Amino acid sequence: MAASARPSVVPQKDLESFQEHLDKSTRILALIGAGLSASSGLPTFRGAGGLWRTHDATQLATPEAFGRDPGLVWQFYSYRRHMALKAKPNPAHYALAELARKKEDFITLSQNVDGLSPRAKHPPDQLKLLHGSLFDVKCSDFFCNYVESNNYTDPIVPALAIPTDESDPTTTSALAARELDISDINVDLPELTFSHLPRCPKCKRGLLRPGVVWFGEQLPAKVMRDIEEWMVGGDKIDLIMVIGTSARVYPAAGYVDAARAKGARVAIVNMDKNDVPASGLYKGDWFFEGDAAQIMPEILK
Ligand SMILES: CC(C)NC(=O)[C@H](Cc1c[nH]c2ccccc12)NC(=O)[C@H](CCCC/N=C(/NCCC(=O)O)S[C@H]1O[C@H](COP(=O)(O)OP(=O)(O)OC[C@H]2O[C@@H](n3cnc4c(N)ncnc43)[C@H](O)[C@@H]2O)[C@@H](O)[C@H]1O)NC(=O)OCc1ccccc1
Repeated sequence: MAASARPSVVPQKDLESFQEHLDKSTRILALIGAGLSASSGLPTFRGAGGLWRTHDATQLATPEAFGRDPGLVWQFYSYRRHMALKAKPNPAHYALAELARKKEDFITLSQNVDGLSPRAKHPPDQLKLLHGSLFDVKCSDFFCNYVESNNYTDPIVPALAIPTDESDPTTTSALAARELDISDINVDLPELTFSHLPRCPKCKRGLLRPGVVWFGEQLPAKVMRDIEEWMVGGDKIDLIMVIGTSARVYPAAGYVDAARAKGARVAIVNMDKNDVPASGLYKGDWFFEGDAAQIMPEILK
């Protein structure tokens, strides 16, 4: 059904007042979360109760978990790399990239590590990856500063290959064998030891780890500096869009209040009205309830 014929997913009145404000806005922020990539088929953090197999995803995303069981943590991240590589950016990713080309003083603060905004050709200097990327790796050894960007090797080492269902009689060849969903607890995961895991090519000592920001770790200093310069770079901020995020992780969630303190009006786009803290902080000027992949192209039209 042609876009124009598709029934509007947002109340007309809200759409008009929002677009009127957007048109006259110059300094704009967007804070995006996992909900933006949900329509691309990627599970959110809080989806499935926030669990990966039996593990709390936020617990796996810690240096402690990697210290305890690097094999399990690498299976978690290799699975997410695999899923993200299979996924495609959706219309919300493209709509934000388009707005960035139209409004030079618009920056997007992304909590997502899935690489979909970059793949939607979002202008890189207007996209701040707060929590790193699944496709960057770095040495986990404290004394080694090895970092490698854009490593799309999948699996990154053979031992992390997604197991397939050889026993499925319908499979004609190994190639066609159905991939097993290792986020499902009923699928056995091989025990991996140090020797199975990616080693740092520089110090040859440390294990490589995903180039993401784990809980308890500082956000990338350059990214924080760039954002700070942008925030103080103008006397006011006109608008912040809070898209597909539960806004519970800091310092990322703190940018909504910071923007509001600089006069920004707040537009929230979320599938679930009750999942964004209803505190005054987030009492949005606009709340567009639904799928970001449908709403963003419409409200940014
Ligand atoms: C849990 C929380 C309370 N804890 C924190 O915030 C902690 C601690 C903390 C710091 N300051 C605080 C202040 C108060 C309280 C706690 C703290 N913060 C940290 O540890 C940060 C680091 C935080 C970053 C952690 N890394 C991630 N990701 C990378 C890894 C990885 O991805 O594996 S966070 C990760 O979780 C968060 C998940 O949130 P969302 O993306 O919003 O996803 P969620 O599933 O929750 O929600 C999805 C939403 O979408 C909606 N939705 C679903 N489908 C759709 C749809 N189709 N359309 C629209 N919407 C949709 C849903 O309704 C829902 O609302 C994201 O930020 C994501 O990046 N580091 C640090 O503070 O360092 C300090 C420091 C200082 C000095 C020296 C050393 C250290």
